[in-house]
Amino acid sequence: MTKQKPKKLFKVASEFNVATQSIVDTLSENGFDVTNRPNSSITAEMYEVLEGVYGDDKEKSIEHERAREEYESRRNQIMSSRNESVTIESHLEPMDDLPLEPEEDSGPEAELEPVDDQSSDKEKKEKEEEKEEVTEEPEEVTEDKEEEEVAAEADDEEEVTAEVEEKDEDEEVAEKSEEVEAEKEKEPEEEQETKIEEGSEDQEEEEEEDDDHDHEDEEEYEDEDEDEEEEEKDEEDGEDEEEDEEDEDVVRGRAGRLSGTKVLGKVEFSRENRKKRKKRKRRKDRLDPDERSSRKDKKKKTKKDDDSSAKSSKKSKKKRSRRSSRVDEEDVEKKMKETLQRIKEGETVGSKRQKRRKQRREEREEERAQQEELEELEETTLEVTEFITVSDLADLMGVKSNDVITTCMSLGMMVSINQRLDAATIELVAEEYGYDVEFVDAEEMIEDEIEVEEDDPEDLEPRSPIITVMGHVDHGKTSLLDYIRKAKVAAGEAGGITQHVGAYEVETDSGKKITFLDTPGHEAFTAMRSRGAQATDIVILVVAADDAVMPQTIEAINHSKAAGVPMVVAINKMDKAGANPDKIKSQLSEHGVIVEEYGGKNQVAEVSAHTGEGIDELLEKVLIEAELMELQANPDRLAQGIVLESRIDKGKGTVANILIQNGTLKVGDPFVAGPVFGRVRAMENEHGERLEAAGPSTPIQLTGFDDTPQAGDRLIVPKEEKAAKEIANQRQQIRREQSLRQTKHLTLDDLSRRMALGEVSELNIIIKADVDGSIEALSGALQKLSTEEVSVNIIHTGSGAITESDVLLASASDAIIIGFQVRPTSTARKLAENESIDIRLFSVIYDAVDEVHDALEGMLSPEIKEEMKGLVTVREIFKISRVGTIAGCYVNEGKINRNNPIRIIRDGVVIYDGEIDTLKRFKDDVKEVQAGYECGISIENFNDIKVGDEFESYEVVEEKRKLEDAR
Ligand SMILES: Nc1nc2c(ncn2[C@@H]2O[C@H](COP(=O)(O)OP(=O)(O)OP(=O)(O)O)[C@@H](O)[C@H]2O)c(=O)[nH]1
Repeated sequence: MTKQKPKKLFKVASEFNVATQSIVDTLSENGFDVTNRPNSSITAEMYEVLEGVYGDDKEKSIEHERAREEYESRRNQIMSSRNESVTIESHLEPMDDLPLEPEEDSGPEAELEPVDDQSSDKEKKEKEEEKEEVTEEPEEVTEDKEEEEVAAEADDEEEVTAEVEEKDEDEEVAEKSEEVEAEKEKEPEEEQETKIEEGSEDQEEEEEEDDDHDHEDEEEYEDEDEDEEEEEKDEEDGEDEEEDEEDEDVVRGRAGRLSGTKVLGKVEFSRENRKKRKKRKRRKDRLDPDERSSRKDKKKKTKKDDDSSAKSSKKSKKKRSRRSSRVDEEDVEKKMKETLQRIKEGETVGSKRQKRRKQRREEREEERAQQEELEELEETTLEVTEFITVSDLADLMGVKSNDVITTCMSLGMMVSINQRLDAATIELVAEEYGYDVEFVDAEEMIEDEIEVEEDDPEDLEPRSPIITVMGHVDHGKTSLLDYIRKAKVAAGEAGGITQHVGAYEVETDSGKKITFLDTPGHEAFTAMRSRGAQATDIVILVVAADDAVMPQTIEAINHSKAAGVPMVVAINKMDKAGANPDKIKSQLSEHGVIVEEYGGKNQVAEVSAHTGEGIDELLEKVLIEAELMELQANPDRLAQGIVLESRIDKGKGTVANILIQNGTLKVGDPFVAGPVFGRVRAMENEHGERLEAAGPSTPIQLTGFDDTPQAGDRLIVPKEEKAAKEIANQRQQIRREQSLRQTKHLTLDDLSRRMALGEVSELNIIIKADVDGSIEALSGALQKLSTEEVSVNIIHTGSGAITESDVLLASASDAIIIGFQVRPTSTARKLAENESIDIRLFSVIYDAVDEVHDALEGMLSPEIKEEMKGLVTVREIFKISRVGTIAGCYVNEGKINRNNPIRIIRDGVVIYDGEIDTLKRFKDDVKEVQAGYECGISIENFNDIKVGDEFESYEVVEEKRKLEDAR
């Protein structure tokens, strides 16, 4: 230390992780006078003193730093490895080529043995096999030898057996004593644990299976004839076991494993697996708590000792759990054949008996191994939703929240009890406790709770199609709906339509019914879809014959394509002089809507909403399309529907317009609509008539809600009212949880994370650009980026500003919006903020391509972000000679700073990107101007400013992408 050069105060402070003032104080207490300046010198003597005082802190700080670094690197590792490891499917892949891990086959004793990294797999296997044979199945070696001997000298079977048995007994004793020696050499603690384990294991065997193999086999050596009896006994025991299982199964059924939202179990098990799961639980129940915890400890120990071996053992566990059903069937068949053979031959000879014994033992072993594997697998796998809180995670692992907090701290993270953890952290913490994690989707879990029975095809009846009318502004959507309503409803129904129920039914001349949703336009259609609901079966695309395919026509096409809903084209205004349906048809084909006469599959009708010409034909075509779709429903089941609209009525309480999609809703039925519980008080149709029951495709006005549901919420009638209430509660909880998750939709930043979670396999992109040329270039380049995991899917393109409709489509299709040289309108920007839609704006095509490419590869870091700082509108122009053009502006949003770069936007399209030359308030040059004030701006090297232009002031910030960003 004394040889050291003087150090700077600030460096020493950071080294010891204390404030500079503390250093100064400590030094002055020890007779050194140092001023509190960062560059003050700290001599070697002073340093020595400090080391005496803060040495411990320094070590702690280094340790902490090391822990933090380790944590970071492990997190990164997890993130990079998760692409392959997360999906449930990947766990279930058959892996027959993998050797079985000896750890799996060995008894609990073997688990105690920490896996030796150094020793080869073979050695490990041998060691563990040896151990198992001696401690659990003492005559296992004997059996193998017997088999060899017997095969070699099949003629003298009885003699050979006697000899072998004698020999084996000797061997057994020898091996046992060897084992005892080995045990003695072990750590006393471990030895003790082993004994406890052995004891409890034996006890368990005896209790549960009476004369089970270990015990039984010893007797077999004494008197072979007892075999027969034992076999009978075994069979009886087997029966008892089955009975036990059945009894316990009933109890478990009541236990309701998925109650509450915290335990998020949702792995699909086949029936076969379910049975095994029950069996496994039974075993688990049998273990006393101490043993269970000691097992857990052991697992933890093994896991920590050798991570990679744990991983491969996990794989083989999975392999075996899959294989087990096959093995069962094969074994049963094999055994049956052999039993028949035995009966035929009336066998008494020792070799056969031995074989039989061996098989029986093997069978038990196999079963036991399966049970243990499944038990372990279940015990060590947590099924969680992402972003669960620290306390929830602790509950799931059966540890104290404080322990989890401490673990997080040791990993270099400070967390609070209610903090929500991201996927990587959950995995890390769980790993510390010896658990694997499977992420499940909260919504999926809820769907699982509602048992929606599959309809028997025999019960299905045709239902009427549900139609939405879409098209460009003024092409005649409303007129068409009005005409249909008047002509087809008013005429048929006394009183016509008296109230708005969100939809209405019409009857065609052929006597068939069609249900029209009475809000035309793709906004309503997509808004509904963005809430996860799809009410429409077929879209009628209205295009005015005297006009052309317009931007909203294209949007409507893209929206229905994105939803996978077929379109029937109505070429409207055929009564008009300039009607040119052929032009429309050919323009439509350019956008992928190819009418039948052009060899496509879209039906087309030429109509006039004024004269009614062609409307019957249109409705018939809709019905043909519906027939092709084979729309069916089962009226004899509990109802399912969708909320079209809801409102609060002073007299009636909450009133909602519902479209029944399947089953029949009856007065008095309990139901759940989204997170709202209710009971059908009254139902009315569009004619104001009271209904006692409403079948498929019927629109109704419904009262009887506890609260107000949202449009797009699904209405379901469960079997029991209690279930409806529970589901409503759970959904409320889930909604709350989801509202806490800030990212509702996909963003480029969290793409790789969501890919890993299996949530994304398609990256939907909407492209808006200044000109068609850029759209083509950009969409071509982006489409080429598709990878094995994620295909890039361009769902909509268009020129001009990013509109609300684009944001709605993005929301409905979980898409991101890429804007090239365009900007969102202010309403679109706000909607995007509310809906958490990722809008990325670019000025260079390659930047856009690079960013999407990096996102797909999970390498989005560091991130260079543009932050919009202010928006101003040009109100007046002043041309001043020699100075140039000065724009008289009004700051609409944020503030405008002279030093920030600026973009000029005209009609939603960026026309110039540059710097501010002067920024003035009245005559004074100012640095910045706040929203709500006027100012004068001139732009460097740009004079073509026009009234109505917008200036966008922005700042480029570089952000290091953190895992926490994944939110
Ligand atoms: N001649 C003629 N005019 C029509 C026909 N259909 C609609 N129109 C006229 O076209 C104009 C626009 O019709 P709307 O039904 O309001 O069009 P829309 O598509 O619903 O328009 P938005 O609700 O604004 O999106 C109205 O003046 C209608 O009278 C038609 O078949 N023939």
